[in-house]
Amino acid sequence: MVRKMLPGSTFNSLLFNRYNGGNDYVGWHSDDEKLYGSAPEIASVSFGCERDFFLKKKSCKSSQGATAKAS
Ligand SMILES: O=C(O)CCC(=O)C(=O)O
Repeated sequence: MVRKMLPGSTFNSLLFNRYNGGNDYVGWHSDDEKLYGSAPEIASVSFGCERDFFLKKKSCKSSQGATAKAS
């Protein structure tokens, strides 16, 4: 479905987020659930309020770390 919506892409997932106001955000997290596969390529589309999208590299040893934060 994602490739149909975004022809030529290699994304295997498409996330939609809606930010209703300034207090809505997605905290640091890793999109590492099994459903995304072993090499996830995730497209994200946000609606509502404008948000910055931050990424940080995940340490190899850390089980935490994260990939995205909207603030
Ligand atoms: O698009 C965003 O603002 C954050 C998306 C995200 O990291 C997620 O939904 O997992």
